[in-house]
Amino acid sequence: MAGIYRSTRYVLQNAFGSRSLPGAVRFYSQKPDPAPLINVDVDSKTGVATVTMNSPPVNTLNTPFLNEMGGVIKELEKNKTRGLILTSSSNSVFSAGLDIMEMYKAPRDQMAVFWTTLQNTWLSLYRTGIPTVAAINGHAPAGGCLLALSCEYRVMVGPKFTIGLNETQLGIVAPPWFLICMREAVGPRQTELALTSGKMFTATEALNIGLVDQLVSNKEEALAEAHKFIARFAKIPPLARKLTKEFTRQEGIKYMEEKMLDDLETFVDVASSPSAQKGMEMYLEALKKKST
Ligand SMILES: CCCCCC/C=C\CC(=O)SCCNC(=O)CCNC(=O)[C@H](O)C(C)(C)COP(=O)(O)OP(=O)(O)OC[C@H]1O[C@@H](n2cnc3c(N)ncnc32)[C@H](O)[C@@H]1OP(=O)(O)O
Repeated sequence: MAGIYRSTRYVLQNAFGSRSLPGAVRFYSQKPDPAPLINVDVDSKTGVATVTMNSPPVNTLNTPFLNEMGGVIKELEKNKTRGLILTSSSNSVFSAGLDIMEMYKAPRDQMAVFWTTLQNTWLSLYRTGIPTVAAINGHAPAGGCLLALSCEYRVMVGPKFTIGLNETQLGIVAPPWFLICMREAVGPRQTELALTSGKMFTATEALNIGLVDQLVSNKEEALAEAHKFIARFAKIPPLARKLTKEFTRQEGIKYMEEKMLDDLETFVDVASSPSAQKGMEMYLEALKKKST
């Protein structure tokens, strides 16, 4: 453990050029990307930003994507954006979750940079004072579900898409902060039932347990409902709103602030273990077989 801790710290310090971790890794390099993986469109009348994930084929969450997402949130906060609607440019996938290629046969230092980027970007989205809505217009397994859960409100296009934290089905374990997000939405009983079986919920099932807040039949409706949700805050003083959100989300925020490095060590240990690597290999093979 201690060895991993030291080497991870070393890699992160090299990568981000600072001595104080983990705060320092929040300052990503902001090199302009020639082909953005995320499109941002701010409505000039309402000041609400539609943030569209556009990383074909399935919006997997890898380091460049997560860095870009972190940068987008920071920029929107700086510009005092009135709302953030997270959606996808795909017709069938919101996000396929973590990019397994960031974990499969990856060196430990690469895994460490990946996971730290995920932790920081997640925290930025989860705690932002900007009202956030996920317009879930496609499947949202695992990390894709986490993204949606990190928003304050979820509108899902039904009936054919699915959502859930399916990690156990892959032989891996969703970390505590994934679980906290799920519990905040559906409560402890449904969280245990859902996560131990790795259940993927249909949109209707998701609505029934409170995993999503509203069902609609297409993306346009999802965006319209997302705008309506954000409009509810027009007359609420932003600071009161922001602090109330922080208090409500205190458990997840505290977990990440206090346990970031422990969480990182656990991830690198577990993900690099032979059994997790074997599980990922089999899963990738199954995905490949399915797509051919
Ligand atoms: C290990 C320690 C603990 C870690 C804790 C980790 C916490 C969270 C874990 C995750 O988020 S793991 C990722 C879980 N994701 C999934 O289970 C989803 C897998 N994907 C799918 O089910 C399907 O792709 C889809 C999202 C339903 C879309 O189906 P569709 O038919 O539209 O597309 P495909 O043909 O299946 O896929 C296209 C292409 O993308 C590749 N791919 C899909 N998902 C991933 C992924 N998560 N990572 C990397 N690559 C992925 C898939 O293999 C295809 O590749 P090609 O064959 O075109 O090369």
